[in-house]
Amino acid sequence: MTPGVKDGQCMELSNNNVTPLLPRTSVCLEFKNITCSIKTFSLSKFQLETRNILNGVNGCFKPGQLTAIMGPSGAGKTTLLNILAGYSTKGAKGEIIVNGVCTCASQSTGRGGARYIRQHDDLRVHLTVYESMSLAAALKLADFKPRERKEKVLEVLALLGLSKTSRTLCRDLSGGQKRRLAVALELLSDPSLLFLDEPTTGLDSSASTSLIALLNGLARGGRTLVATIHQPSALLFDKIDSIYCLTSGSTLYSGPRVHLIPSLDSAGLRCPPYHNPADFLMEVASGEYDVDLNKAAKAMLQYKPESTSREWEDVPVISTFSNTLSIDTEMKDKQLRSNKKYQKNYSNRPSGYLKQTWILLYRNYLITTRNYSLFLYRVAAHVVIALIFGYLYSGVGSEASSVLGNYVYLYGSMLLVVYTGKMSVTLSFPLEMDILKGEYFNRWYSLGPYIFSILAVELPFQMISCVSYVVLSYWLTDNPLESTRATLFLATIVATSLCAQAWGYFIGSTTPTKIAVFIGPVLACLFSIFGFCLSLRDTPYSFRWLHHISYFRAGFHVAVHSIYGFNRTKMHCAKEYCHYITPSKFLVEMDMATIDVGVNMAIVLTTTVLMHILTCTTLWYRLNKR
Ligand SMILES: Nc1ncnc2c1ncn2[C@@H]1O[C@H](COP(=O)(O)OP(=O)(O)OP(=O)(O)O)[C@@H](O)[C@H]1O
Repeated sequence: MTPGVKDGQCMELSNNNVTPLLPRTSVCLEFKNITCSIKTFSLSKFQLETRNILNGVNGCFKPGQLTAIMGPSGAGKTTLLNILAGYSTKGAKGEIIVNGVCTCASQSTGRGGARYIRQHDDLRVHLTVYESMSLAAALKLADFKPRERKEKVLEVLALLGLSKTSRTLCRDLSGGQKRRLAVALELLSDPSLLFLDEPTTGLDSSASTSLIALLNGLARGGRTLVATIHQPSALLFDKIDSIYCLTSGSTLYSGPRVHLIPSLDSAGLRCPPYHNPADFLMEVASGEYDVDLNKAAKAMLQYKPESTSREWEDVPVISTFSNTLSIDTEMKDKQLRSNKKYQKNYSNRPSGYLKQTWILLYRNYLITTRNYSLFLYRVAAHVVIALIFGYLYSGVGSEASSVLGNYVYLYGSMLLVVYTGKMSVTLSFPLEMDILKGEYFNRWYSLGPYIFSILAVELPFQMISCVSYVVLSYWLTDNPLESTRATLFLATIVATSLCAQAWGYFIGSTTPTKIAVFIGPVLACLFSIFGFCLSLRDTPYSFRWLHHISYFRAGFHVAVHSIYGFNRTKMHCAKEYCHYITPSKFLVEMDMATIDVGVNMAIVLTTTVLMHILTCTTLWYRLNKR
């Protein structure tokens, strides 16, 4: 019985009963009856509809081969690739057998140590090629000594023809170089199974051909390479060993490239002379010929080649640049693999939590120093607003006739730090999510060290911004300079801002940018009305819970209390009558006289911790249950 299959049903396999893949350099991936259906809501019919994307496809990808998944747009290529890699398995059913070990298609784990290179280049654009490689190597190859890691990085860069660009920032690389770097980053851990989603999209024909030639050379080293490819040129098509062609979620052709034309022939589909076979296949799959594609697929399945030799191995070597590149890559790769140091890779393991944290912190430090203008703009924005507020509300903090003006300054300050804290991460985190998904799936690091390294950079940024705003505006508005009041006010502003930032992370990690853009401000606005213009006694009972849990209200009340509470003596009155000459009177009228500073600070801090825990949990779920 196939392991993992019980009574004909594929069962979930836990990590414990999955046999380790042996040998590591050879992975045979077989899939049976893969289906994928997605439920979508139809507005016109006002009901849930099930849409079948894959209709029970079968196939086998062998080691030593580069297989291209082809088919017209919308045929289901990316969906199949995602399911096979275990990258995204929503709605998937069927069996995936890796070296004889069966797993359910719905299981979202990297199959057979598979690495997945997505269509968009998930590179850290502010790092150089060498930095990206050496940091990835430090994360992935814990067993290597620094000198060995450096050698490995240089060797892989040379293998992929990137040595000359090692000092170039990733953002300055050409499209082809970016794709090659994405492959190089994953090659560091020498995966036996590599999936690539449309690696040639956006590249010109020469760059596409040299990339595919390179992948072909890597496959020859014993790896199983699977890539979705849209419409390959004849030269590029020549570099592919196997073709897997989909049409409307069903298999049209699966087999060696060299058998494609005779197979099509056997189904009555004759490729015109001098016509690119890839173009012909795409024309057939797109339904441009008046044939029943189901019948054609069945006829092609029954095609038996005259020779049973593995013809893909006998492709004649024509002296073209891409062929030379393919052979060159294959030779270099063989040399690399026969190298003793390289073989140590087979025992490679990712670095430990502490080391991961340290490396990720260093990576963030590098990125921040390259992108320091962002930090400067952020601090500058706070300083400019402090100057404007300081000018508009000049001297209101010490004057009894301007208590309401100062009240508005305090509210405005709170609003500013809440918005800047929240929106800066709400909008940037969805972009970060994309890279995180790729790196996490390819097992570069664990979630804990990643979150810690992000917060360790982002928290001080927001704190510095808040402090620069408070110090300047507080002084300009002439609020009391007693150390207890000033410190409590500063601490409250910083804590509330960090709480808003925690909310920002939660919203950014759970919602797409388009929704996050308005959810963030709407929530900030909702929480801000409680306690400022709406006192608890005026709040309807059904909304009072919002008053109590509002971190904005809690922070704001402590901020006001720090200025007017703690038995502040009578204030100076420049007019004949000042209603709020006694600060405690103001607190009574604002319904803030009896607030507990400790409890309110605890609300702010607890909300911060809770939101970070929620963010981590949501992220973990999103990254592991794809
Ligand atoms: N989450 C989803 N919800 C609804 N429909 C989906 C979803 N994912 C994919 N589809 C649909 O499934 C079909 C196959 O999508 P897929 O991205 O796999 O196609 P493809 O062959 O890779 O296309 P292309 O070459 O244009 O990238 C498409 O019609 C797409 O609209």
